[in-house]
Order: sequence, then C-alpha cells, then structure tokens
Amino acid sequence: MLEVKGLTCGYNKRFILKNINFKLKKHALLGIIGPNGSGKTTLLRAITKIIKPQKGKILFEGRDIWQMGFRELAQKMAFVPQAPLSYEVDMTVEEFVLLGRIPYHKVFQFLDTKYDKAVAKKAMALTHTLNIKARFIPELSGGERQLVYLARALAQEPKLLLLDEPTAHLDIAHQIKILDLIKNLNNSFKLTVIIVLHDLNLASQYCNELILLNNGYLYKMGTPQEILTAEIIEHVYQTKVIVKEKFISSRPYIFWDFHMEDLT
Ligand SMILES: Nc1ncnc2c1ncn2[C@@H]1O[C@H](COP(=O)(O)OP(=O)(O)OP(=O)(O)O)[C@@H](O)[C@H]1O
Repeated sequence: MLEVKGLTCGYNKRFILKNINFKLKKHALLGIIGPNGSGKTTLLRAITKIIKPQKGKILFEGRDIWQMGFRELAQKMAFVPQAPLSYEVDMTVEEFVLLGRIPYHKVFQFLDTKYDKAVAKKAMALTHTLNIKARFIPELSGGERQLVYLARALAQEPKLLLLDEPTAHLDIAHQIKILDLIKNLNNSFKLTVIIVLHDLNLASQYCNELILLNNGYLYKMGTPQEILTAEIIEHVYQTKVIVKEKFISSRPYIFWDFHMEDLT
C-alpha cells in the first residue's frame, strides 16, 4: 500500500531523515518509535505531503503522492497531529468533525449531505465525542481535543490513518480506549494504521510491526519481539532496561527504573 523509497527530507535544507526505505502492506498496524528528535513526526509529515522529499519518493498504492491532489490524498489518508492546539478553531465539535467530509464534496457543494452527517455521527460515536458535539473546540481539554481530531480523521473514511502520539494528553482509561479503538479499526475495518508512540510498552502491546528511528536513520524494522530487545533499546535510547516476555501475548515488556526484587 505504501512505499517509502530513499526518503531524505527535513527543514530549510537541513536533512532530518536520511535515506529511509520501507514498505507497508495493507491492514498493517505500524508503530514508529525512537528517541526525542529522531524524526518520527517528520516522517509522518513527509508521508502526508506536508513536507517535500529532498531525495526519494513516497508511493501510495503505487503512485507518487506528489502526483496526487490534496483532495484525492485526503480521501486516502488522514492525519491526527500531535497535541493539537486549535484555540483559533471557533466552531463546534460537530462542525469540526464534518470538515473531514470536505474532500468528498462536489465543487460548489456547501451543505453536508445526509451521508456526511451519518459518517460524522459514527466517527463521534466511535471516539466517545457525541456527548460533546455541541461544545466549542477552544473550550475543550487537551484530551477531548485529541479525540475530536481523531473523529475528524475517521470522518475522512481514509484507507490509511496516521497518528502522532494520539495518547499524549489522555488519562490511562482514554489511552486504552483509543488504542483499543485503533486496534479494532485495524482488525475489523481493515484500516491501515501508522502510529507514533513514545511508550514502548504500548507500542509493543498494540503494534504488529515497528520502525525504530535513530538520529534520522531507520535503525531497524520488524516485529515488537525483534525490535524491543534490551540490547537495541540500550543502544538507541542509552538507557538500561530489562525486557521480559508477557505471559499470554508473548509480547516484550520493558522495565526501567527497576530493582531486581521487583522482577522476581
Ligand atoms: N518545523 C520545523 N522547522 C525546523 N526544524 C524542525 C521542525 N520540526 C522539527 N524540526 C527538527 O527536526 C528534528 C526531528 O524532529 P521531529 O519532530 O521529527 O522528531 P520526533 O522524533 O517526532 O521528536 P519527539 O519525540 O520529541 O516528538 C528535530 O531536531 C527538530 O528540532
């Protein structure tokens, strides 16, 4: 579905990502991890056509994304940015979620169709934001705003959903709800997902594949078992950890700040 070929890009002629190559199959749930400043957000920005490759290409279903219009791209992929601020967005939650339908509007179509409204309602129901649909965006908490951005992305009915730290402002219950929802969308609705996560244990638990970025390079791509080894984490994050295998899922679980007696 997605192919990143020799991608080198950055800001103001400064290279941040260097020669990134990977392929992503349909229905994948890919996590992007790596230390602060390693280029995770920059990679999402390149895939969503916010920044242009200085070298290389990004192909979506075999086509260079820079050959596609924004409208067409917005019907194929949706992006939930990191910690959306949006104090300036003076509209209700429902109006904001309906913006996700604009890529489907015909020229000179100013009103939302019944279908648009039904899709927006479903997106709000899935993200538990229906009860706040009449509230104004600037009045929302950081966590509520993050859920509303996700609802807008789902209203785009994308094939590929990209999320930058979607759990950053959420309490533990909402973190699990959102990640369970994303997993469910991936499993049941066959949505392909790329998600930037800082929490290595959440990445281990929820993602089927991981890309580990280090200093702008793709350090390694593989399953959580292949990537989340003590040796790799210590090398890339420069932090001592212990990795155990979880009993039922056999996914790796990482301990830091540990005492040996905690682990026995
Ligand atoms: N708009 C920008 N203009 C110039 N430099 C930027 C911009 N955005 C990011 N950078 C720089 O690019 C590098 C990579 O940043 P990026 O946000 O992609 O990293 P990240 O891995 O997502 O980091 P974090 O985990 O801290 O969110 C950093 O050195 C950052 O300072």
